[in-house]
Amino acid sequence: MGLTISSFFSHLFDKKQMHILMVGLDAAGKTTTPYELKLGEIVTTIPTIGCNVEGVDYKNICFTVWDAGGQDRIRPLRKNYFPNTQHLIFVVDSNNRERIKEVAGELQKLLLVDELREAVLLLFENHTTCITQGTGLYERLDQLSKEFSKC
Ligand SMILES: Nc1nc2c(ncn2[C@@H]2O[C@H](COP(=O)(O)OP(=O)(O)OP(=O)(O)O)[C@@H](O)[C@H]2O)c(=O)[nH]1
Ligand SMILES: [Mg+2]
Repeated sequence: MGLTISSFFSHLFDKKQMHILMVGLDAAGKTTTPYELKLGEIVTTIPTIGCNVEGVDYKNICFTVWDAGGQDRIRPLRKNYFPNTQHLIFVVDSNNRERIKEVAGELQKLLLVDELREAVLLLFENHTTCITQGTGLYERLDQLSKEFSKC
């Protein structure tokens, strides 16, 4: 009984782990997001070559964010991260209407990936929930933690 109670409390207070793959076109604001969450400030980013990994703690969840480069020539590399991806964030620069068709095409490709058929997909509309003004970020994490609790 003692063990059961202690494991109940450790389950309650333990940090939960959540792995997220962040994808989208280049310059959508993917890399800016985890840095802003971690440091509370905007850092100057350079285009991601390959994939960055960042840990972000929020409430009782430890988010590990895999931030895949969105440039044309790098985009295909993201498939290496598809196996075991249960949470996917697709970041869109919704201010950039010229690329909206390209966005739709990329999203459609991802929806057809068999390895991702069970994954939860969240669409982050960036540059309206403007990262550079710090608005909308915590709402995003709350949304994610709600998704987490459903799994
Ligand atoms: N105005 C505005 N600019 C933003 C926002 N988010 C990112 N940016 C800017 O957009 C540019 C690109 O941001 P990144 O986060 O590097 O874009 P990315 O999606 O990681 O791009 P890749 O690494 O090439 O895939 C940077 O100059 C950011 O400062 C936002 O919410 N509002
Ligand atoms: Mg980047």
